[in-house]
This record gives sequence, structure tokens and C-alpha cells, in this order.
Amino acid sequence: MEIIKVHHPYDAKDIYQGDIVLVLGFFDGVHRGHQAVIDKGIQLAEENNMKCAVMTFNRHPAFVYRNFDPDNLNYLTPLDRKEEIMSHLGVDILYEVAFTSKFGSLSPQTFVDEYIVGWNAKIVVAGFDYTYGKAHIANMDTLHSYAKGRFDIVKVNKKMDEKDKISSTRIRRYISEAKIGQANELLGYIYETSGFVIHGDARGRDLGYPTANIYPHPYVMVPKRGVYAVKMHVNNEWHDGMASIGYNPTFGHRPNYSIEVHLFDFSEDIYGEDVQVKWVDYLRDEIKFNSVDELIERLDQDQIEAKESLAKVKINQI
Ligand SMILES: Cc1cc2nc3c(=O)[nH]c(=O)nc-3n(C[C@H](O)[C@H](O)[C@H](O)COP(=O)(O)O)c2cc1C
Ligand SMILES: Nc1ncnc2c1ncn2[C@@H]1O[C@H](COP(=O)(O)OP(=O)(O)OP(=O)(O)O)[C@@H](O)[C@H]1O
Repeated sequence: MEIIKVHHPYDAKDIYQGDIVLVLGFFDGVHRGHQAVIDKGIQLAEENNMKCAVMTFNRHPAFVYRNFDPDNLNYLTPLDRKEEIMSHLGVDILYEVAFTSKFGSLSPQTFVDEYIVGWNAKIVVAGFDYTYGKAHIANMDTLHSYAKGRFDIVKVNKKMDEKDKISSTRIRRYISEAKIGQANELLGYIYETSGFVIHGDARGRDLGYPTANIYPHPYVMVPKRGVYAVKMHVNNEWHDGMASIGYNPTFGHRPNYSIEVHLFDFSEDIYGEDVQVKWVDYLRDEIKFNSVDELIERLDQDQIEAKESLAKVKINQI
């Protein structure tokens, strides 16, 4: 997959010169609803012998339009993760447009002329509720009047599960409530947090459960406090483990939460390594134990439960 970073006004020589199917959306999470839209774009591109390009933004438009919900400042997928998933889905070109106020205040007609027609899009694909601009000044129905017959428009229907629309907002809510299984179901892959390994208080090894303390990516959503069965990617390999997100109340409440991962059968020194943690299953809430022995007993039990849970999952490519 080719990644093309664009800043308004763009330089025409940076744009792919052939005809494309262009898929529109921010796609935070690249969940099953988003995947349906992208798959449609890929299918149409194959049928018409064109490349499938996706237009996304380096940051959420809400930062420019000032309409973000402060609870939703964290992404499900920071840009590098989005790139990875898009590439896996089979997208040919990912355009990452810097969402600045100049770009965000283009009229719908200018947006269409410069960013759809100017990019040689012959077919535009988006979801049923795609909107453009501040106060959603253009949508999938009004797009026809700006297209002026220069490209076809394909609207993808709402993808639902048995309850409701599959949406990033729902997935964020599940993650913040530790309903990780439900979040993973809507994502179509196991939710992941990236970061790198930092030093903790070096207490874990005395408990018989050494932990890698993770400093998470600053813009990525961390699940609710609690204990989880996880898979962690480090040094090109996935390992099974269990993680705690919390304040270590047994040892006096820390001022900030920590993310600590204990990998089973692992003893390498990995400080400073980049890691990805996949949140497979929620096991329990964090507990203030009356003694260290009680904590250790519980960790023994957690390990059994985490292994049971991990034995059931298969990691797909994303
Ligand atoms: C799977 C797992 C579950 C944990 N559960 C709890 C808990 O319920 N209560 C608690 O106070 N600490 C819990 N801890 C955190 C330990 O107290 C922590 O790993 C230990 O203090 C080591 O911290 P350090 O890495 O900063 O040395 C848990 C750790 C792991 C890996
Ligand atoms: N459940 C869904 N079914 C079909 N299309 C969807 C679904 N969810 C989002 N889309 C479409 O995918 C594209 C990406 O959406 P974008 O991230 O910009 O907005 P969104 O609708 O707010 O997504 P979400 O609701 O998940 O936050 C848009 O074209 C949107 O209409």
C-alpha cells in the first residue's frame, strides 16, 4: 500500500495519476462497518481495473471544528495502526490529508473539484451517513449536485449487529466499560494498545510475576481499569500473558494508573522496546488485598483463567 500525505493546497505531482475508486471517511477503529465500506471500494476497483484509494485525515476533523466530545479524545486506531489495518484489507493507496482549518473550510464544491475530481476518482464510495464539512454541509445525497456527472457515487448501507449500528462510539463505550469481548466483536479483530516498556517499581519480580510496565501511545484509548488476558507483541513475536491496568492499591494507591503485563514463560530484558498489547478478555476488577500473599494467590488463579481464555482465541492477521 502506498501512503500519500497531503497538505492543503496540495502539489498535483504528489497525486496518483491513474483512475481510482475513492473511499471517504475518517475510519477510527476501522471496524466492521468501516470494513464493509472499504471492501466495497476494493471490489469496485478490481471490477473496473482501477486502484482503490482511501481518503482519511491525520487528525479528527472535530479538532478544527471544535465539536469534539472530551471523552472521545483518544483514538481506537492512531494513524500507524490505521495504516496497518488498511494495508491488510487490501487498500492500494492511503491518502492522509492534514485536517487543518484551511482544508476544513473548503466549500463542498471546491472539495469535490480538488479532492475527488482532481484525484482522478471515477467512483466514490462512502457509508450512508457520510457528511462533509462543518455542520455537515454536504452529504451522500447532495454529493450528486457537486459531482456534476464526473464520477459515480456508491452509498453503502448501514451495517448493524443484532442491537444497533456498528460505530466507533459504541466500541469506545464498550472499551471504557471493560466489555472487551463486545468491542472486539464489532471491530472484527482484537483491540490493541501500542506503547513502549518503561521501568516500574521492580516489585513484580518479588511476587513471582515480573511485569513489563507499558507507557501507552498518548492518543490511544486504554481500556477500563482491571485485569485482562492479553497477547503482547515484542521483538517480532506474540506472547501470551495477563495484564493489570490500575493503581496497585495493595501497595498504596499510585497517583497515576499503570499498565503492567506479565508474559508467561518469558524472561528477556525488554525495557525500551515498542510493544502492542491485544486485549483478549476481561478477567476481573482490581482489588485491594489485605496481604501480599493474597495477591499472589489471586495472580496464580488469574494465570489459569488467562491461559484458558487465550487458548480459545486465534489471532487473525490484524
Ligand atoms: C495480572 C495482574 C493482576 C494484578 N492485580 C492486582 C490487584 O488486583 N491489586 C493490586 O493491588 N495489584 C495488582 N497487580 C499489580 C501488582 O501489584 C504489581 O504488578 C506489582 O505491584 C508490581 O509493580 P511494579 O511493576 O511497578 O514493580 C496485578 C498485576 C498483574 C500482572
Ligand atoms: N455501520 C456502518 N455501516 C456502513 N457504513 C458505515 C458504518 N459506520 C460508518 N460508516 C461509513 O464509513 C465511513 C467512515 O466513517 P467516519 O469514520 O467518517 O464516520 P462515522 O459514521 O462517524 O463512523 P462511526 O460512526 O463508526 O464513528 C463513512 O463513509 C461512514 O458513513
